[in-house]
Amino acid sequence: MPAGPSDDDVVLAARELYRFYRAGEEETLALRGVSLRVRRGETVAVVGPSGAGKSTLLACLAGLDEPSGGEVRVAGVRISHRPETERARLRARHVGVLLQSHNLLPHLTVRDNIRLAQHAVRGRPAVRAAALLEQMGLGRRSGALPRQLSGGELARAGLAVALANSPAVLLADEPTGELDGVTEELVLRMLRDRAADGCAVLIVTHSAEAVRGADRVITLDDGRAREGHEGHEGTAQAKESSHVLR
Ligand SMILES: Nc1ncnc2c1ncn2[C@@H]1O[C@H](COP(=O)(O)OP(=O)(O)OP(=O)(O)O)[C@@H](O)[C@H]1O
Repeated sequence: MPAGPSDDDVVLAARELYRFYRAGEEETLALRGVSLRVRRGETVAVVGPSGAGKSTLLACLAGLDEPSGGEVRVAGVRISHRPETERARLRARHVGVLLQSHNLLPHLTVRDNIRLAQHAVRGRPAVRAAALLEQMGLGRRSGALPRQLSGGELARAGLAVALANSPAVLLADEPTGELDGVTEELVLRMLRDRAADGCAVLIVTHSAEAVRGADRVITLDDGRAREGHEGHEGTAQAKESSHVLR
């Protein structure tokens, strides 16, 4: 692929990702050659029907799962096809991950969950836990355990943890999943602010609001990706995944 002038800005790149699952007799090809690139400051929404491979893609991008084929690079470094401990180290340094399970350790307070996420990042000024919690509207809940939080508070605490290491790449699975309108707007504003600061943001979402706010939309269907989204850029402009690279 020719090197464009802005290729230096690509901080998340996936090339020809395949993910094959075998469960007993059953075999599933959850990803069938997905390629994508996300630049600094860009927000990409990934949409698609249930079972399309969205969570699998996110896990592979985050280095939480290994693709069966293809490669993932984060901040210029290959994160795929490495031992789990190395992937965890690279993730702690470069990637913020927000999962539907909210990535909070149950026995630690919200404040300590943030400090733990920051622990892996030495030699880089960390956002102050108190400031992050204040931004999330959680200033008064910093000493609470996850089980003492409401659903909306949990979602915001999870996002605070994902952002704690000032990541170059933020990956979020349904960050506004079950939130009320006000909390959804707060979370989307936080994501916009991070992108404005230069973070590359990729979210799996069903939220029309989140899709509207994205710079680009990628639709996954049966393990294949195409650029665009019905009702957003229109299927007429949809392109198969190898062209999603851009
Ligand atoms: N651990 C696993 N073992 C076997 N098959 C799996 C596993 N995880 C996912 N799959 C299968 O891979 C396919 C993609 O699943 P995935 O969870 O990535 O889809 P999704 O788009 O995130 O769906 P949803 O929107 O319902 O969460 C599905 O057919 C699913 O059944």
